[in-house]
Amino acid sequence: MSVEQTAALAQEWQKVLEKTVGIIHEDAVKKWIAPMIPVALENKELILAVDTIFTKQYIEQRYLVLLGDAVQQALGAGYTFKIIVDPAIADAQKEPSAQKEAPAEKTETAEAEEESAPTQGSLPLASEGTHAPAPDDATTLNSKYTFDAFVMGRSNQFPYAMAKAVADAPGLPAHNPLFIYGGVGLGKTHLMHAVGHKILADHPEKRVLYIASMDFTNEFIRSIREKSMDAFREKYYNIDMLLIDDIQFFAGQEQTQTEFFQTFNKLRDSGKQIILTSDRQPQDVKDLEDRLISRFAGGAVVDIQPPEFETRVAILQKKAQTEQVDIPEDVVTYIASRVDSNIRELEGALTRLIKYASMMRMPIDETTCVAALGNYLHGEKGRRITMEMIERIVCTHFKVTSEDIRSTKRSNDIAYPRQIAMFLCHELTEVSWPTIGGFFNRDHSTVIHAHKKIQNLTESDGATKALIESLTIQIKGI
Ligand SMILES: Nc1ncnc2c1ncn2[C@@H]1O[C@H](COP(=O)(O)OP(=O)(O)OP(=O)(O)O)[C@@H](O)[C@H]1O
Repeated sequence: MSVEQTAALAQEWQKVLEKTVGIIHEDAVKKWIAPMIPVALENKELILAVDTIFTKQYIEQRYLVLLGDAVQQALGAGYTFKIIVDPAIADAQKEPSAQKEAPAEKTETAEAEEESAPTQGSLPLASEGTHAPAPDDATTLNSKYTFDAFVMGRSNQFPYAMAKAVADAPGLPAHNPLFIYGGVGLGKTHLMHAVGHKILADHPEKRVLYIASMDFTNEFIRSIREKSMDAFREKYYNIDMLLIDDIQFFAGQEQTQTEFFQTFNKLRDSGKQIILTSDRQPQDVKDLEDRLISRFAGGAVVDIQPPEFETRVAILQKKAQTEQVDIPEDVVTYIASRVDSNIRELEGALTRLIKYASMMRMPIDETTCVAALGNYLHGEKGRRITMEMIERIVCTHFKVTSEDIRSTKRSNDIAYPRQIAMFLCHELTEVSWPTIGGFFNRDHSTVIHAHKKIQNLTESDGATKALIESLTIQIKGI
């Protein structure tokens, strides 16, 4: 790729990153999204490289829809992205400062750790936020994740009650550890932070530490490398409550598991509360030592289910209240009935609607909702816009027939609707130029020409721009 192409690609990627604001939490963007390296933009597909399969899976599991949304907002309808694993590219393009952090010389232990878990060997180093907390230091907790902000419903009633019980009486053997498991984006992290906040509110002198399991692993590896295991152990053995997130990522990390086993025993034996989260129950976590499984299952194990409709509505209302925005009931219902399995995405949909309405100066109603969330919701539901749908809406608008549009007629009253339909097919579907051409009985160069013409018109002619917007809303709302 030429220098100019690389710069252009970087610019496109920057646009996408800017669009993530308000859609994906900024910490997650910093840690997971921004470090990806854009390597190509081909056929409306942005290719992003990461260094490990683990990173790819993590991002795809959590941010597939939200990042897809940002890509479309930044680059246009129909754009998608794909993550590839290419350590060479990812390493070569890392910032010099990041490279300095990489181990100059690995100890045998660290090497063994990395070999035993190749997918996690080169994780980003533990973030600065994971330092040992001072007694009054709550910086490792997200200030928004409190019990007050948590909406309780049938799906999360039991984990909520258990979390409250732990917050009221930490360290009781019956709920130590508290193990919360469930699908992506259902509030596991939120609940564990809520316990931490409550403990700190009641006992400001307590040391509460939240850490993601992969950060624990990285910190452990770094301590071996820097021969600072004593400091590492002193930090973990002297806390009052350990909140450790996503422990499924300990899978296969033999030495980390051994170290964590010791930490776990030390804390639990001295009555210090431990809360763990995972995407599955202890016995289903792959490549986890039996002794850890039995320790993890030795307290209270609770699962958190996807929220039912009423809870989704209540979460949206609460979020709207926090943002101080009035959202009509039918709009809340519209979103809640379409995003049903992931609260992170539910919140993302609402944020996007609010941003869109404010940017376009439109009221927050169902029409705006369809325009703002059309693709997003279709993506969630797997519904696809087809060329037939587009043709039907365009024909209805111009009062022409499908036969007219596909015919050889070249008069403007037919050619213009045809060009509009071709433009929309390219913008709103994944279909290639030749296939669009075939649908309208034209070759691909005619479609490219039509697309360019309408594109230019949307920039110079307000009526065409308005028409495209209105047809897009109708098509997405089908
Ligand atoms: N019951 C709830 N009430 C209000 N907000 C919630 C609730 N459940 C989840 N959320 C919000 O949804 C988002 C995702 O929640 P969280 O990060 O806790 O999920 P998770 O289960 O830990 O996901 P992951 O598996 O990806 O780590 C957060 O912004 C959180 O505040």
